[in-house]
Amino acid sequence: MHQYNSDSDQPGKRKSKTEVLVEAAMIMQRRHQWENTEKRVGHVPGIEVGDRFQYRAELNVIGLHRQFSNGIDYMAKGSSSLATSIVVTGRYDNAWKSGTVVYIGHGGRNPSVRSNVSCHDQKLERGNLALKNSMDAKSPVRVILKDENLFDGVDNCANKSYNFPFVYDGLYLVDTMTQERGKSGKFVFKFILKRISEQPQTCIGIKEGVMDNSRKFANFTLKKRHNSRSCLVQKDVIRISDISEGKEKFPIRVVTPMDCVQKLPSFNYIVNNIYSERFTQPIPHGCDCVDGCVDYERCACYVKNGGRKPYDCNKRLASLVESSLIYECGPSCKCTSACTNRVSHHGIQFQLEIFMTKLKGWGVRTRSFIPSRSFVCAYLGEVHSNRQYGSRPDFDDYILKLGDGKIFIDVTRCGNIGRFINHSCSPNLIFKYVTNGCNDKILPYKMLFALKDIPAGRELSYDYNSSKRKFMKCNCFKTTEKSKIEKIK
Ligand SMILES: C[S@@+](CC[C@H](N)C(=O)[O-])C[C@H]1O[C@@H](n2cnc3c(N)ncnc32)[C@H](O)[C@@H]1O
Repeated sequence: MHQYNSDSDQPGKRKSKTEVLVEAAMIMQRRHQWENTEKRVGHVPGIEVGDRFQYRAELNVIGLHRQFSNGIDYMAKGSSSLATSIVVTGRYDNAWKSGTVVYIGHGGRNPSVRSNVSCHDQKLERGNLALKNSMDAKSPVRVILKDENLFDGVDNCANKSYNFPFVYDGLYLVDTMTQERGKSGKFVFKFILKRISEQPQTCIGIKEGVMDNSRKFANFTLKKRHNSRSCLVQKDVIRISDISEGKEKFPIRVVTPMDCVQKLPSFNYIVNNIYSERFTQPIPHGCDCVDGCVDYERCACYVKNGGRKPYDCNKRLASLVESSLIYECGPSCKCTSACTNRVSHHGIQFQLEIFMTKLKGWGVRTRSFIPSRSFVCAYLGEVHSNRQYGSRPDFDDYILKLGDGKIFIDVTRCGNIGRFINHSCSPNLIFKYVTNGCNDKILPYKMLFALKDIPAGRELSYDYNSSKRKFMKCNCFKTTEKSKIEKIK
């Protein structure tokens, strides 16, 4: 920021750092050195998601958040208003976790008392009203996080001397607003904001990030000293635009850092298991429903599910714990594709990508938010009864047991995205066996579902424990008892 001229200092009165910075910013404004002077909704030109800043006043100078101390910035829109940005600090019960911000509205505090304690109810006016309007209008809000190590799930990539605590975390949508009693007993407005998917991850949100966020602003004489360099990672480069070659609903790209020369192992991308032997399968017997299986007590597939609906109306698992075997409606059923009991046999439903991890070889991460209990992908390969079938010496890691353990899925030669998903001692995916409109308990499909909400950019993982046979040194950084994986003999 601009060199501060101390001519105007009152003798004897020492200014706080914030006062000096605000004054410097005001001098820059008088000299027409502010950037992006017109308030706007959405991204601000010249500023990228992941850019970090040293001082709050800088946000004002560059037009990212045009308030020196208020957390909510907003602008007029017709006769109404819209929020443009918020700065989320760890104060006032604010919180950030996995792309979700909990933000306590402004007001209610006695400005003459420098404390967090509210002394009257917050009002639905100014910034609070603007945030509500943004929620109603589904208008995006810029979120700047203050990385104070207060947020749950923050990748603490910065060391203690980290000097650039403000991170532009991109655009969020206001999801809900509630009025609740704050700690002081007075009413506050609580806003929940969700990060819009398809945005680059910042090093706050992802351990193996994708952004190079070193930026310079021409008018800044106060240079960003990048002693934080360790947390910045190279921009990833797209190596393959779609490994499924159009077979999946969304292209699955392969990305690596610029200097990575590793090539993806060659294999055939499949969207259905390949049965290399003749397996005796029961004659398919689907349901006769013509009403979309609405009357589920009469639906033969629901009856097989013990009269329970395995999926809710959003086609997400009704329960993560119940039913390890799910009978879905399929080709032998009379219902249509709109039936809520047809979920996991249509390929991936979220944008996924293959990337090079630091210590586990290739891995899979999601490019969009995946709600808990959603279907993520199948684990497909060649199905056979002889586990010596594979040709690679390390094939154990690429062969999973199916059903009762007498049949195996080998993904060494043919497979889908499931073959690249790594183990974690704290996984975000869970396996379920799913049939496809038949009685077949022997040859179900292995399907992966989200065990929790998974933010965009997060690596996908499941627990290999029950499906592995050898000993593998685990690099998932969890120091639980399971930190080394015992494989089944
Ligand atoms: C099914 S593959 C997963 C994809 C694999 N990373 C690749 O590059 O093809 C299983 C192999 O990934 C590696 N792997 C998976 N999870 C791991 C973990 N938590 N720690 C270390 N290595 C892991 C091991 O080499 C294992 O043999």
